[in-house]
Amino acid sequence: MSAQMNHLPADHPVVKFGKVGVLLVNLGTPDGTDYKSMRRYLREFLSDKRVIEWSRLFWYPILYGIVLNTRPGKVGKAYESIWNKDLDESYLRTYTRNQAEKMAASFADMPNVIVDWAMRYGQPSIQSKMNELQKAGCEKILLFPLYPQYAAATTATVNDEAFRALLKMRWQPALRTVPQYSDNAVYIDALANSIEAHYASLDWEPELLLTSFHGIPKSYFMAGDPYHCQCYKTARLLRERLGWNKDKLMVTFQSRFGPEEWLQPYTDKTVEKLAKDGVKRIAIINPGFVSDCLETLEEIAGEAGEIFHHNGGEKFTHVPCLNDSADGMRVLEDVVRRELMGWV
Ligand SMILES: C=CC1=C(C)c2cc3[nH]c(cc4nc(cc5[nH]c(cc1n2)c(C)c5CCC(=O)O)C(CCC(=O)O)=C4C)c(C)c3C=C
Ligand SMILES: [Fe+2]
Ligand SMILES: [Fe+2]
Repeated sequence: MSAQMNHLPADHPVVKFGKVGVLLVNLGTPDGTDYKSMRRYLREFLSDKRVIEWSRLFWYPILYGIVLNTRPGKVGKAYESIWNKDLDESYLRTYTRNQAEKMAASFADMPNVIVDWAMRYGQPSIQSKMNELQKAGCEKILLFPLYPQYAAATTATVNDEAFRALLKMRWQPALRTVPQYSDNAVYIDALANSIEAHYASLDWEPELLLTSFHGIPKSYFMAGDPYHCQCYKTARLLRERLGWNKDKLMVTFQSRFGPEEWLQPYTDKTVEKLAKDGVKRIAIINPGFVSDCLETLEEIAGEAGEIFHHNGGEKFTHVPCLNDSADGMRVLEDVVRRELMGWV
């Protein structure tokens, strides 16, 4: 319809409106495994005040003087061992994109809903996707930080970045953030199914399952971060859903970084001790990771397995993350459909 027929001024800007955006956001990923890409990624990540809370005066000399000179090479090699060579990208990127595409297909009957994905660090950035969604006519955006358990270092920094994008917009969309879903029944069920299916595929039975969550410094927990409690809640509900005794499932925390004390018990130390104590067969699952990534594929499936075997363990297996499996998608879609209520 022309502007004149609408009694609008002839120079009225063309605007798109009436859409609802859903933006899935995971942690991030380097563009490549080379030194420069790794350094760029780690610099952005480790400059985030939500991740490293130390005073910048203390941290930046360490970050720029030591960490960004030594870590890119070391971590680049680790990434190389788990790189998705077919697509020349990390699996975290592959899975996150697949999740967005599958979710978009599940909303095919709602043409007003646009589903997209972004990364907190690296590309595609949250800012670029928020701008795209707004330009595509999204007056409302549901922001989904892909972390079942809330931590300031993960969930809050995604939210911060999205609200920073709004700062620069004249016509701001309404922004809704997805809360933690550590006790969501569909999520617990999907984890339990994945364990049962994985165990059924083995010709041996694990004596013990470690549910290994990414750690945070203990000081963040003492300052009020609810992450620890939500990890334990997920693990308890999972154990109850499986109908297991307390001695069959144990919570541990992995991926320590820096000299501070982190949440305990540590995954690597626990695996070592179990093997030394004579436990022969274990499994590890990473319920806090929506998608497999460096921390699950290299650190757990790879390194933790080596530690176990090296110290006398015999059988070790890693239960994959839910990724873009049918059960994994059911979880993400259940959360999104609930959080979209009143908007669609
Ligand atoms: C799932 C929850 C996560 C929490 C909580 C978390 C806290 C946290 N992480 C670091 C430091 C690093 N994490 C790194 C990788 C990484 N972390 C998560 C998730 C959580 N982190 C994921 C999914 C990944 C993998 C990303 C990928 O590209 O595959 C890294 C980079 C690797 C390395 O250099 O070792 C660092 C560093 C801190 C300090 C922290 C809490 C304060
Ligand atoms: Fe991390
Ligand atoms: Fe707690």
